[in-house]
Amino acid sequence: MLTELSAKKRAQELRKQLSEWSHQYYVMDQPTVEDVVYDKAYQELVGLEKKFPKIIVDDSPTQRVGGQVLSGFNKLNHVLPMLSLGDVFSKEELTEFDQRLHKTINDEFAYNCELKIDGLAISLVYENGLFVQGSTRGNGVVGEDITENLKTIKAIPLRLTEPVSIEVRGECYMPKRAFVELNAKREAEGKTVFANPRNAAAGSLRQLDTAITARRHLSTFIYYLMNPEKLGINKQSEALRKMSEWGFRINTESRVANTMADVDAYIDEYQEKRITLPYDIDGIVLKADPFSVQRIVGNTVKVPRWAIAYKFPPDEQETVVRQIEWTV
Ligand SMILES: CC(C)(CNC(=O)c1ccc(Oc2ccccc2)cc1)c1ccc2c(N)nc(N)nc2n1
Repeated sequence: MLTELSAKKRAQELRKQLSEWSHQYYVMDQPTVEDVVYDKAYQELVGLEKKFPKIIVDDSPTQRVGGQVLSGFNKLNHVLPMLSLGDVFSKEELTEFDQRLHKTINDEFAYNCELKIDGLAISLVYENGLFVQGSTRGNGVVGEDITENLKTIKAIPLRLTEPVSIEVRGECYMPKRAFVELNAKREAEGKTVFANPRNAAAGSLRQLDTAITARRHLSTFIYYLMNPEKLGINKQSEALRKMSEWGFRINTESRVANTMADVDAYIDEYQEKRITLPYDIDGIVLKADPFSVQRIVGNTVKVPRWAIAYKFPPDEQETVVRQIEWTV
């Protein structure tokens, strides 16, 4: 006999199992179960919540697609501005950036090297471990509240592994394969096609119908933790590791470089690997790893002085085509 209490208990078990499978599949890229197994458990949960609506909780995976069509997006003020990055286009300019930092900072410090994903900057707010708000960068100070659309992205955890209250930022992007398949579908339907994965991701996040966003296979890489030192975290490389432990999808290609020679090697490695990555990158980002150095060097109104983007030459089109050739 199914009572509300036994339904509540069974729903909790199902949510825990579905969340673990979802984390493996969408955050760790390591599927552990067949889709049909996941779908069966998911449908059982949908059935229980339909029969006993009072057992529904905000972080149930069934709550990701609200299915509502929004009338628009509210504006919101970022607690701290979402900065951009200064960019350079040669290793000589990169050396100048490094030398400028060493004019202010006397002792040695490491850099954290990260890929620069070609997507949209987003900000995610969590209260006691629960996802409560998500927004676009906008002009860096005022963004748009796109919480309902971001909830549909399986790589964004609805509940963290610890009940922390934090704000994180990262890139929302559309993988190359999803981009090619979306354009093929749109072409077949006589619709306009997107010029590149970044535009496709932007168009998908601007959808007022969250069910459409849910079908666009968007993903994220998180790269920024607000006020890390208040959490006892002292380096960018540590912040990335901690955010991964909390359940965020962090790009695994980032690396600490102790010398500019190591930075050069990282750049050469990813200029090569670029066409084989399942997502578009438009360069790499160099960040002073210790937050103490970041704090001393500070930021301008628009960009940090302790980070720089090294941009690759744009060879987008052939990248997508060559990459597809590679996968066929
Ligand atoms: C470094 C930062 C600009 C994020 N940082 C911030 O947005 C930021 C925001 C307020 C900060 O502190 C302030 C406090 C008060 C006033 C102003 C700034 C510091 C950093 C950035 C931007 C884009 C990135 C990208 N595409 N890929 C990777 N891999 N990393 C990236 N990192």
